[in-house]
Amino acid sequence: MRNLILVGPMGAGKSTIGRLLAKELRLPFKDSDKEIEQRTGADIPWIFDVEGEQGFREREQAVICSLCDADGLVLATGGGAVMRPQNRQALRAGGRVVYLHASVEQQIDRTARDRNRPLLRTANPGQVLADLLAIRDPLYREIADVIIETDERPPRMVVQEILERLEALAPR
Ligand SMILES: Nc1ncnc2c1ncn2[C@@H]1O[C@H](COP(=O)(O)OP(=O)(O)OP(=O)(O)O)[C@@H](O)[C@H]1O
Ligand SMILES: O=C(O)C1=C[C@@H](O)[C@@H](O)[C@H](O)C1
Ligand SMILES: [Mg+2]
Repeated sequence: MRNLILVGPMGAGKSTIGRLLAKELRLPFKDSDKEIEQRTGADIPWIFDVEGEQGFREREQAVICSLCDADGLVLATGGGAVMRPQNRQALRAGGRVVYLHASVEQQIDRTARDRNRPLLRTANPGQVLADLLAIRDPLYREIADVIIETDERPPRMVVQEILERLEALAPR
């Protein structure tokens, strides 16, 4: 195994589960959104406001490609990291890819209290989440080694299922 990479939509729990998984496996944890913020010296809403989504995606691609080059990381990605084919290629080559799935209803619940997601600063965030999932679900599936349902499951249970499913995989 190279890295263990979590993909999925906003509110699927990539950052939460990734941190727990890294602790369990005693591996370093990286979150591509946090890495973008650190390298930029600004938070994600600021990057969207000043540089636009395109500017953010450029930064995201640089970070995804460099983190996927590492070894032995647990990596939580941003929800839109699968949009660029170059990123999908880097993620696929970077290790085992786990798609954390969440229904739109659960995504709405889990993102409602947080103002840190610029794409959800709209009158109808539920519609945005539904539209994004329709576009991105096939892309998450395209690169996933395993798909894990997170609806109505506490983070600890999700972590256990990831570990079991990864153990059962044949080597690539
Ligand atoms: N399995 C779960 N059950 C209940 N709540 C969860 C679960 N996973 C995550 N959460 C909660 O949902 C919220 C969003 O989780 P998190 O930030 O980990 O999502 P994310 O996939 O990293 O989203 P983003 O793509 O925006 O970075 C957090 O408040 C977290 O505590
Ligand atoms: O789904 C998305 O496009 C995003 C998800 C977040 O993780 C951040 O990467 C950013 O808010 C954009
Ligand atoms: Mg996250």
